[in-house]
Amino acid sequence: MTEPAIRASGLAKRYGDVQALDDLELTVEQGEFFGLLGPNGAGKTTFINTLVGLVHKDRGTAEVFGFDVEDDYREARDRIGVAPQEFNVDRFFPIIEVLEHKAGYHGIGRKAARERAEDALKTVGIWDKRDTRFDWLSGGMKRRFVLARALVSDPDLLILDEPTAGVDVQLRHDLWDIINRMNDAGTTILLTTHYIEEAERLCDRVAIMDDGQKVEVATPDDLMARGTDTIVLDLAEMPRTAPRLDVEGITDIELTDEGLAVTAMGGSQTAPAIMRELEAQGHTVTSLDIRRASLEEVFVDMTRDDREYAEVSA
Ligand SMILES: Nc1ncnc2c1ncn2[C@@H]1O[C@H](COP(=O)(O)OP(=O)(O)OP(=O)(O)O)[C@@H](O)[C@H]1O
Repeated sequence: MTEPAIRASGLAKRYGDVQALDDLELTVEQGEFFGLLGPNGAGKTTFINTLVGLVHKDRGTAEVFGFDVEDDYREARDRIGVAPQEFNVDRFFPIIEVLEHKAGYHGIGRKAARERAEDALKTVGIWDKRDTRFDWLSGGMKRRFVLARALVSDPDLLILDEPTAGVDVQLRHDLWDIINRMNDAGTTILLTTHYIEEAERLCDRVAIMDDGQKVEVATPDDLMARGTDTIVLDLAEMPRTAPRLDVEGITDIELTDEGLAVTAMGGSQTAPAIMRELEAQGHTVTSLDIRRASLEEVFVDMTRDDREYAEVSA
């Protein structure tokens, strides 16, 4: 049986009053492109830092390809490439040397390390900057470099903590391309992002985290299917008031400037029944448009912040 790329069980970490990880259970299979979503402070970075040995858990277990991240630190750590949210790069050496050192740290010999460093810089498109220091790179190039550093050890698990925060559209697409190619070649990807659309587009499955716990794990499509869709219908003659429709799953019916707007769970399944019911009532439907709930809407619903309310009422 193949070990999962990541297995966390009962994982807990507390900082003073804050339970950053609260008995987290999470499994990421080998080869997956896995998204980790959650509002600020949900515990995503703490989880990542636990996997790479920067944070010591209080309780529970975390394994990477079957290696315990603390007991088998070396084996686990050598399999992970991480592009962290905060840049923590050696600023005194040309970037190609920084990459060579990094490869060396993971036990790769001098000659191979040089080749890896060259390949990584070419992959992310900053080969011509190889002799430059990190501080002298532009913001976008810094992002590219941090990805190169994550790639240089040829990791089986690539962890990306908000890799596209604040980058322009062109770079975002370049980064997606590179990451997708890595994933196609078999690398497992763990991605955190606040761009929900990015997760929807790239990830096989996403976990939604809140308050140090996993709220849900599913494919983006499955999650979106749980949201309410809006079906906008144009009728040959608009009635003065919204008709009553006896169809299961409908949560609201409204007359709007655009037409009759019906909100319903699973819009594409409900739409035919809505049309039949309207026709049975003597209406003629001239057009129909289904607007699916976005992953973003579902995400906001699942992580709606009731903590503010608790603080106010306390
Ligand atoms: N070193 C630390 N000392 C004290 N508290 C910490 C520390 N690191 C994280 N925390 C707290 O733990 C909680 C989880 O933080 P974490 O950075 O893991 O969240 P996150 O999901 O990555 O958030 P973001 O989306 O903002 O990056 C937060 O309340 C944070 O303030």
